[in-house]
Amino acid sequence: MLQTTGQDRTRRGPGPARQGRPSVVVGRALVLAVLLAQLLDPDLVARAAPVLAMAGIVLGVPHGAVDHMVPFWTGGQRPTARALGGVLAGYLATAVVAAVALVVAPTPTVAVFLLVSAVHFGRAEAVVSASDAGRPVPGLLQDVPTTLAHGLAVVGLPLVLWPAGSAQVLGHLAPAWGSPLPVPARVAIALVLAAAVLVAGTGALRDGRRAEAAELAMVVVLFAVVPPLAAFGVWFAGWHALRHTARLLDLLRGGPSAPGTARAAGRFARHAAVPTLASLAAVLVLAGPASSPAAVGAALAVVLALTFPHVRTVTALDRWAARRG
Ligand SMILES: CC1=C(/C=C/C(C)=C/C=C/C(C)=C/C=O)C(C)(C)CCC1
Ligand SMILES: [Fe+2]
Repeated sequence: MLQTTGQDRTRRGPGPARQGRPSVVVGRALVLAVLLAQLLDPDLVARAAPVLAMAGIVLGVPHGAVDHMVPFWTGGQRPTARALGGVLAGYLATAVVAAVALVVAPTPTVAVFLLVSAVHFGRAEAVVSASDAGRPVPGLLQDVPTTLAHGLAVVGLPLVLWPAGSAQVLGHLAPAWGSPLPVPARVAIALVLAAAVLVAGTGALRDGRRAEAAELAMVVVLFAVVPPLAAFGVWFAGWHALRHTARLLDLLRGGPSAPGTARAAGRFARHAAVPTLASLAAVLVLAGPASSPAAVGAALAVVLALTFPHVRTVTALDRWAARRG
């Protein structure tokens, strides 16, 4: 019952546009809504930022909560207790190494976390856009401008344009990150981001991928004008997590136009339930029920530990999808 090896969206040719996909529509609508709120009542958005960040983290966690099943869904191997135990042990070991690294060497660990996150977020956009449009899934070194543009917009813009607010949160992970980045580093990030946005945006427009160019513009504007915790909360749950979940549901039901969404969602929820609860319990223990920048920092420590095995899983999924594409 668990060994679906469904065909990924990579398999179909230029098929139904992604425009109507709920995961895409909801993400765009949420980003536009928070941009509108920022325009109408910036104080409200600023006050709501820690709550939005906590809500975003809580709602975004389940997108990685079936990571332990992904190797079986792509590999066709039956998830026997032994095989599942092996995958889980590898996953947890990676998370524990990351958590220990955070305690032992917080400054470089946060730097690596930010870099890995930028690549993960950017790659997710490059991969999902390509497969939604029926293009082959790009390899790790392909469509680099799109990866850089999206990844640096999400992770870099807060550091560049919102240095104090970002430092306030990241300082809870590593004291050295509690001071804003030095100006030369901020300028360097801004220049790379600007070049990547220019190349990725004009490339998309030249190829007639207007929606992708517009989405990039939306993400850049979101992280440029909305306080980082609010922007990140909305984007993480409403954009990144939703799109990844939609991709996994396609995988489970054997393609984007295959029937059985409800059944696939049920299976997803069944497999995600225990890991989600365990992660959220860890967030609650570390962060407490409050929604302050300190609580967000504590919740981020859990996210950091889980990010490394999550990224390993998604990288393997991308490689599998690229081979099939
Ligand atoms: C830079 C920066 C942030 C970065 C958060 C990151 C990088 C989260 C990564 C999560 C991942 C990779 C989840 C898995 O899918 C904050 C704290 C939001 C706001 C302050 C500045
Ligand atoms: Fe992710």
